[in-house]
Amino acid sequence: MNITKFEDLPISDEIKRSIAEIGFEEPSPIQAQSIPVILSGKDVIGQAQTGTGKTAAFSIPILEKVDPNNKHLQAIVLCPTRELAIQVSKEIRKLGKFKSGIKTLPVYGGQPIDRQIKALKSGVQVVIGTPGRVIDHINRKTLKLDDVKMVVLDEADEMLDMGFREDIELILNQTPIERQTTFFSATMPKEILELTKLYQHEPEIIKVVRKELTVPNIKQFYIETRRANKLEVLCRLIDVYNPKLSVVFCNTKRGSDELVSELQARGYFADALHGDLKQTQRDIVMDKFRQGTIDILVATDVAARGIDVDDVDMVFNYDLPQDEEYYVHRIGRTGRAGREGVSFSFVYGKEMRKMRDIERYTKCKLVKHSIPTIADVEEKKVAAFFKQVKDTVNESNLAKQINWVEALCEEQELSTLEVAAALVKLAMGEELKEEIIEEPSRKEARKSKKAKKGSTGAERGMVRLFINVGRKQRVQAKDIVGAIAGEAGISGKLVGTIDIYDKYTFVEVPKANAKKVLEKLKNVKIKGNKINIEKANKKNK
Ligand SMILES: Nc1ncnc2c1ncn2[C@@H]1O[C@H](COP(=O)(O)OP(=O)(O)OP(=O)(O)O)[C@@H](O)[C@H]1O
Ligand SMILES: [Mg+2]
Repeated sequence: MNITKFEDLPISDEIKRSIAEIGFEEPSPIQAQSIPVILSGKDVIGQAQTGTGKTAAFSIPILEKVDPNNKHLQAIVLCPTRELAIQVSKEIRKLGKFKSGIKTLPVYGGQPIDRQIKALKSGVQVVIGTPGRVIDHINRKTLKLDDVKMVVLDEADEMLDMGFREDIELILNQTPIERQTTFFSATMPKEILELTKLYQHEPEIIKVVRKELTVPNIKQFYIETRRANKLEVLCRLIDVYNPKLSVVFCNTKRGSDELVSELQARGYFADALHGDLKQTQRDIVMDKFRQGTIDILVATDVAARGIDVDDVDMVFNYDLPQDEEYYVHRIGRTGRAGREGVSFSFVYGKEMRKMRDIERYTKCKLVKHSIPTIADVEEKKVAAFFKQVKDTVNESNLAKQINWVEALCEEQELSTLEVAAALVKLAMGEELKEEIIEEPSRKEARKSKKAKKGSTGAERGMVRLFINVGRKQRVQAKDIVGAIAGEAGISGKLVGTIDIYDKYTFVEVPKANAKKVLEKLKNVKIKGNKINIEKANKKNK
């Protein structure tokens, strides 16, 4: 049977009432398919595209299964980021509005633990948290897991990835063995699916993705532009398309801070979200973005997964993401719940290859988009300004101003057209910059590669090692280089950091002793913790 109505789902009247109040008309496919299965008690792996309602798909069964008369913790939802924990917790509260006696609480790092402990003591049945803080509470015995019957891993593939795995294992191992475990994400790489067997009992795989991993209502474009021109290109796109809200993804925290400064200097309402900000600051930025006080959110991948903000109609990959999965999640911040969205990815030279990998992974083609010309931008700006002029003419009394203009024309022997043109110039500011953006040609790219011959790592006889330092460690580049030099007796030259949750970094070492170095590096510990190092390959490069 193909369920298309909430009425047909085995859910309580209280939930139906809240769904009606929220305004969901019919269940999304992932909801229609997974709610009955989860309610039946089975473990589930749910994969559905971004923005298709996975949150309610696991939240409704949680609310139905929690016993309001038992004041102990009964369900845990684990999320990779604090913002997501807050958001999921809000959604569960909304859905549970008419279910009396069920208390939920988000617990995440960066928020005073005392406040959380106090709230937990009052009897919370559903906790939505980031793994680190959940473990913290388990260790303090402020979270007791004896009555836990459901554990949900939202963004499961991310949670089971190296950086989070130990934490997740620790939590799962402490919950009752007969618990029900459900995993949700828009992406489920094969390696992860194998891992799920360790934590689930005969899971039912519910996969509602179509051929493509991304939703069809996101128009995906790429723009070839060299690094130096990215800022100008971004501004032009924003000026021409005028998105209501947009998210711009950068690969580094520093990069996002720098971009925010540049955008603010140009008069845009932009702010940054990344892992180096204090939690209060992160909360302020998210609130401002949700309210539209800022309309451009410049973020690292901390905002890539799960975040649901209405009216995000554009996503920019200012830097192309390192992982193909992240591309799917990043662009998925737009085009949610059936809305339209557009994404632009900036690529240049060698990155074209990475883009092709993304296309292969998502089974989607990115369409080339040209850089808007100054004329395009001017046309938009002039049209917007003239609309304001027209509205003013129609809506206000201009008698006094007409007299002034008449007098001016007479005294100075000017035509009204000349006066009007001068006023337009004054009002719109100086003419727009004449900076010329050249599109990089392939020939040019080849030429520059030739000129640089001998300067790439490979040509200097170096190889790159990929280091996964684990999410929890606040590791700086110098710690890694120090530890490597100490252990392996080589001078590791750090070639760059990519800070997806501070997890990944690369180090370049001489090819001749790469094998030996890799062997030795198995013993390396940073701040007492083991790290994972391997030769960079296509996936992690
Ligand atoms: N049945 C429904 N009808 C209409 N809108 C819905 C329905 N279910 C959920 N939504 C809305 O769709 C939006 C996206 O939902 P949600 O955040 O759960 O997506 P998701 O599948 O978890 O996406 P992601 O992979 O990005 O985490 C939310 O704003 C949510 O309120
Ligand atoms: Mg989600």
